[in-house]
Parts: sequence; structure tokens; C-alpha cells
Amino acid sequence: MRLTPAHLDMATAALRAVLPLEHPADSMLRHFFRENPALGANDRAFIAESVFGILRHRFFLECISGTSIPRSLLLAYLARFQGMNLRELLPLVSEVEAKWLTGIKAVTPESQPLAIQAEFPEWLTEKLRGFMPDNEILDLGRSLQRPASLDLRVNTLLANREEVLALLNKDGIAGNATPYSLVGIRLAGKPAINRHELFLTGKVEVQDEGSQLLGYLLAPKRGDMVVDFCAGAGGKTLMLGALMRSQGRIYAFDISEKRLNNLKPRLKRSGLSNLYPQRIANENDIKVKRLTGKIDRVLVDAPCSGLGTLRRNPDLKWRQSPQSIEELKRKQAAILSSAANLLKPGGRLIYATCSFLPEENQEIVERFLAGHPRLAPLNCAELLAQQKIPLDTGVYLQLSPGLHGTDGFFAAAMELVK
Ligand SMILES: C[S@@+](CC[C@H](N)C(=O)[O-])C[C@H]1O[C@@H](n2cnc3c(N)ncnc32)[C@H](O)[C@@H]1O
Repeated sequence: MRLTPAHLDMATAALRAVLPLEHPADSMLRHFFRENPALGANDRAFIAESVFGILRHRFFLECISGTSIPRSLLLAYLARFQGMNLRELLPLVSEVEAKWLTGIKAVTPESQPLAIQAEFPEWLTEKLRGFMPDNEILDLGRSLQRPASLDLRVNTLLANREEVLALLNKDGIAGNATPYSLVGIRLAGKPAINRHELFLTGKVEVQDEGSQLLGYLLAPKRGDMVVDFCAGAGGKTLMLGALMRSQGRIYAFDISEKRLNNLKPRLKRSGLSNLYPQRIANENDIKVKRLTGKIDRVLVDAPCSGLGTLRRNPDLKWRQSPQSIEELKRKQAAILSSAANLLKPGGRLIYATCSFLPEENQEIVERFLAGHPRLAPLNCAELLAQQKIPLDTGVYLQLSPGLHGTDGFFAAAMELVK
């Protein structure tokens, strides 16, 4: 695509709309596109890529630019991360900008402090230093600066992976079976899969491979009674339904009506009939309480900082803070405790987050287990091996974008002893 002054102006305007970060960047960008309906597909792709690219590298860009002005951040991003040389940019910029760009081309990331190289705010870098050496913080930060892949889950109620791969291939969409999930496909690029027949007929859903592994940890059986306690828009619920071959019963709880509404069209496409979305007021709702002791498998995909998804949501690092994490920890502990009451003897609970902070993960689980001797920890590596998935990250499942190519999920498994 040949870059024009109009492209720069539109991307700058989009960035100006997104940068206050009062709302999630993806919803602000969707709003911007709705307000600017004349933009073509290529323009939108350029704008989205630039806005998210800048958010991924914002600390470094601000540092080398010495400013937070959207147009300067955009030019610095194009020069430093999109490989645009000065010759290409010169016709689009003023003389002053051209001179300034020459200067910033020379700065190396290695000369910057750790927090800037890793693209983490100071407060997060300090938290990480409490349990990680600097070189690992840097690796983690760098892995989260790379864009995430587009992963699909094959809905095994309606199709199988080989058949879907062949159909994608026929339509020129390159993809491969994911290394761990038995029903995952990792696409090579970012095709508009939501307009593809396979998506529209419910044969595939978009779902990160790491998220799919949580389904295999829970491993619900056909006739089971299952609760997805924090179901949201049902990313994981739909997989559980397919694993159960649409038999048994899944209650999809969430406090957000809006998110549960987003589940409805997905549910319709999926062909599942064993799923019951229910809005609850909080984790102590009567709809929860009446299931006490009746449930075979409970998934708690807890509200969390989401820091393990920074590849997809780079704005989260400014939308979270030490205070918001304290608040989340209180919620996580309360939800885990209520959710565990639902288990039948012998029932299994999976507590999961998409965070890499121990305080949201093992610390919540270990504190809970210490006060609940009837719940016994299960080994995640063994549970996955039972499903013929060779992935051993120890007792807990701990995924990282750098090592596993997935979002940074954490999961702990436990069982109510008989
Ligand atoms: C990590 S998201 C869930 C994502 C979802 N499982 C998926 O795969 O798409 C956490 C969810 O917890 C919900 N939530 C927050 N507090 C809750 C509570 N007390 N009880 C149940 N759900 C809650 C939020 O509305 C949010 O949808």
C-alpha cells in the first residue's frame, strides 16, 4: 500500500481517539471506524495495525520521541517498527519532522532501562522483579510485544480438524494444526475468518490455543452437570459443550448481561443445545446457591488483570494498576470459594486466569486450598497427558507467548475428595 498524507492524518486521528484509554482500545477503534464509514479495508488495516503497534511499543516510542503527540508517535513507529526509510517518509513530512526522524532512527532499544525495553510500566516491572530475574522480564516483555496469531477451534460437533484444514487450504487460507490442542488451527495470517462459510456455519470459532487447553483440563464427560462460572461471551463454554457432544447440562454464569448476550449468536451457530446462560448478581446469587453439591465440573475463568493477553490488548497495562489488581484478587478469592461449593464429591474445579502474576494465580489457589482441606490439588500435566496432550508445565498450567505461542494463561486443577 502506498502511504499518503490522508493515511497519516486518519491514523493520527484514530490514535488521538484511542490514546486517552478511558475505554478499551479495540472498542474505541471500532467506534472510530463506525464514525468514518468511508474508510476502505486497506485503510482500516493500516490504521488498526498502526494504533496497536504504537500501543505495543509506546514506552520506547515516547522515550525516543520525547513527546506523546499522536502524529509524532505514528511517524516514529513507521520509521522504527515498520521499516519505512526516510526517503519514503520525506514526501509526507515537514522539514522539521524529517530532521527529527533522522535523530530518532539512531537510538537503540538496548540503551534504554529495563521497563522501557520490556514495555512494562514501572509498577509492573517492580512486581515482576519480586519473582523473576531481569533477563526473563525482558524475554516476557518482548514476547508480549509481538502480535498474537489467529487461532481457531474446530467445533467437533459439526466438523473435524482435517476436514476444516482441507477446506481452508482450498480457499487459499494457510493454517496448521496447533501443537497442543487437539482441535486447534493456527492461521498463518489474519484473514477475515468471520466472513468465511466455516465460521458462519459454526464449524469453527476464534479461540486462542491456550484457552482451548483449559477445556481439556476440565474434560467434562457427556452426561455431566457443568458450571462455567465466569462464562462471559462463552469462549470456553462453547468448547465444553462440544466436548460433551451437546449432552448433559452446562450453566453459563456471568454478572454481565452484555457479555452473555454476545454468547447468543455464537451459541446459535454452534448447534449446541445443552447450554444455559444465566445472569447472576454476584457469586452468592441464589441461582448459584441452589446448585450446591450438584456439579461434576466447574470452570472459574476468573476476572483478572489480563496481562497475559498484552499481545492482543496492549492497552491493559495502562488500564490496570496495583489498586485494580488488589480489587481483582478479592474478587478472585470470593468467586473461587463460592464456585467450589458447587462441586459434588469427586467433582473437578479448574481455576484459571490470563495473568502471569503469582498473586492472581498460585497465591489465590494456595490460600484457598489451605483453608479447604477437602479440596485436593490435581496435576495439570497429568490431566493433559490423560487427554494425550504432551505439555508439562508442572502442577499448574502456565503458558507463555514466548514458549508456547499462546496467550499467558494460568490454570490450577483441584478435586473435592469423596
Ligand atoms: C476472563 S473473563 C471470562 C471470559 C470467558 N470465560 C471467555 O472465555 O470468553 C471474566 C468474566 O468474569 C465475569 N465476572 C466478574 N465478576 C463475576 C462474578 N462475581 N461472578 C461471575 N462472573 C463474574 C466478568 O463479567 C467476565 O465476563
